[in-house]
Amino acid sequence: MAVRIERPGGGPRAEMAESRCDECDEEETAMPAFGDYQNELYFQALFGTLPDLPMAYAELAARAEQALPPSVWSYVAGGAGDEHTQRANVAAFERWGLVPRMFVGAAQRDLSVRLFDLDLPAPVFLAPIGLLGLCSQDGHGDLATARAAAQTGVPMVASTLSEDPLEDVAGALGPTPGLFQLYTPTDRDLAASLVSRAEAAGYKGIVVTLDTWITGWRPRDLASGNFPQLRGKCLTNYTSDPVFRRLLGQPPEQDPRATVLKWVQLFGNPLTWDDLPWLRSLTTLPLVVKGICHPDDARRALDGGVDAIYCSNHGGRQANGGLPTLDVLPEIVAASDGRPVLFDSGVRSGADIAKALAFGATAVGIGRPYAYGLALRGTAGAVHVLRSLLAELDLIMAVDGYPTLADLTPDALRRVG
Ligand SMILES: Cc1cc2nc3c(=O)[nH]c(=O)nc-3n(C[C@H](O)[C@H](O)[C@H](O)COP(=O)(O)O)c2cc1C
Ligand SMILES: O=C(O)C(=O)c1ccccc1
Repeated sequence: MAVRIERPGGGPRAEMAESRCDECDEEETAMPAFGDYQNELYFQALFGTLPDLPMAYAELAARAEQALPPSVWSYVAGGAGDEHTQRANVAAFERWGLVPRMFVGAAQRDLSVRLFDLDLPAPVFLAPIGLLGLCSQDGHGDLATARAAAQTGVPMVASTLSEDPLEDVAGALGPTPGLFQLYTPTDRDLAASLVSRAEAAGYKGIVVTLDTWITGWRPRDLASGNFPQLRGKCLTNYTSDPVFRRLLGQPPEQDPRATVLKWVQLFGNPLTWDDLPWLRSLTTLPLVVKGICHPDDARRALDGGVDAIYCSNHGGRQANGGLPTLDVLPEIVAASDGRPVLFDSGVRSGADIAKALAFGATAVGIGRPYAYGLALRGTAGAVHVLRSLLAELDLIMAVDGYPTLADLTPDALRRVG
């Protein structure tokens, strides 16, 4: 399987990575281990170059805050209510510890995973983030993120809310898989149009977000009167859509205010279980539902023909006072009975990824951290964030003696204290 991470620029592990695989018949270049990013950084430092991007999450966030306009920072970093749930998402990971195992000889790790019919290099994906256009300096954060996905092989879930049209984002992904995240509009024809465009563009699945048909109570944004969509930001997938344009009845640029008001009218559909057969009928692609945090909802969605559950509380942006997503993950995994479970909310490190995997997540979504990387240095910043997270995950699996994802089970975890 091809991993499109650039080769480490030197060091013993890099040379090993290029040697011929003794056990293979065919001439094959061994994949560089994700942990080789560490060698790359140390060796660059040896030759005088220190990383100009942050190595620790706290510094990443602090520098992104400085780099972004205050309104964009508060939109991205902020959450619902007093942000208790947002903080709890992160804190939940600290209540669990991985138990190291010795004499395992985890010299080689295998992080690859199969999701639907996709072979992924690692159990990690880019969670959908609307407003990426605002996070990058050139306004094309969606394309910049897709390029980061292309360079790392980490799949991207592309948001409905983007500055760059979904077709261009798909193009920038190259062979790296993308899934399209749908905010289901109130108009069924518009929903069908967005999904058929995503299919035509080559997306490999549709992720329907269920927890955001209405905006949660967000004090930071309310205090500054800041809701970028109402200023016409990141509505390109709507304004480029033939059904949206028909419903609008005039070219979107003719009256930007009318365009935004039409978007407000169409944006959020409070779906019920009765809508699930219709949603399922929209596509033959794998269908994923995002925002599931109760095992009964997981079971019912899977019974209704959904292919995967996406356990998330939207990073605490929607409803304050909720449980951290990590705490509900084991029940969701049990209810999903072997079907894939995607997970996000609060993932800040490779250790966090390992813990979510040990609880049974099939793949783990990175949210705010890559948006911060993007804010600092576009594609290169997002690549750095992804490579750092994957390197840490790989090295934890090495040090702790869990060489494959199958080894990471709930047995690997103990409650702290
Ligand atoms: C600025 C921002 C915009 C987001 N936009 C979307 C979106 O368009 N669609 C969606 O399903 N989720 C969206 N999310 C939620 C993420 O997909 C993910 O669930 C969340 O970021 C996970 O929490 P974390 O970033 O704290 O780890 C957004 C999150 C942020 C921070
Ligand atoms: O900001 C978000 O998290 C988000 O996804 C969103 C999108 C549209 C309306 C409200 C929130």
